[in-house]
Amino acid sequence: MSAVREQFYQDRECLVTALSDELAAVLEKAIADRGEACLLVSGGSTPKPVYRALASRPLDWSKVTVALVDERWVDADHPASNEQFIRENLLIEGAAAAKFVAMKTSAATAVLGLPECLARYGALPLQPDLCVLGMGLDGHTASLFPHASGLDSGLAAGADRCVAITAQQSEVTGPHTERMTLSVAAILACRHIVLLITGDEKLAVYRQALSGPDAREMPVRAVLRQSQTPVSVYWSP
Ligand SMILES: O=C(O)[C@H](O)[C@@H](O)[C@H](O)[C@H](O)COP(=O)(O)O
Repeated sequence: MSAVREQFYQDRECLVTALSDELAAVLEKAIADRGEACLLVSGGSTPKPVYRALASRPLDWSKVTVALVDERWVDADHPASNEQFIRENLLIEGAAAAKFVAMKTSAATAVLGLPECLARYGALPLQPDLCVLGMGLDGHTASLFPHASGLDSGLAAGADRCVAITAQQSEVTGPHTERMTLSVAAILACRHIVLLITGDEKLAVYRQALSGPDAREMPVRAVLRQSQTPVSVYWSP
């Protein structure tokens, strides 16, 4: 039985409003219930309007910790950096008061950076409140890319929170094949997952992912074909 709830909208504006409303409501309730909230965020480009809308919501952002779902192993001032993307599009306005946990360390490679990254992520709550994921046309999510080196570790039950991945270069990965990513175990440990996709091509990939079992072929399946954690799939044309 799948834990997927589909939230499909007629256009991007409706999707952005609905999703930023839901994210704000979940964070607000977490703060009310537990005095703090933890939001795990993906990079890419699709989430940009959602993050910018969320940043202006009147939350007690000083009680929110924001951490990356994944990172290209580039410096924080590199145009491809997810950290830079989050600092420019989410940690603005009121949300600038949030605590931010980055993945990139000073280590030369993701594998060498893993111990420090695990120490940072080990300080996060056992059950982060929200995890915002995207999906590529190859069926990857986070930086769990099909047939990547390190993917089996990322998919394994009971895996560490963070995994170093080397993806096979493709149109989807671009030149940034060395990554750090949350494992599936870390993603499913969250209280609620949001998968944000747009366009007809990704809708077709999403449906293909729902219809097959092999997560090595389409890692997003590890998130969609499970019943442990609720997943809201937000989509618009
Ligand atoms: O580092 C990254 O690129 C992201 O974390 C990645 O997993 C992203 O979510 C997908 O590639 C979808 O990206 P878009 O939503 O921008 O298409």
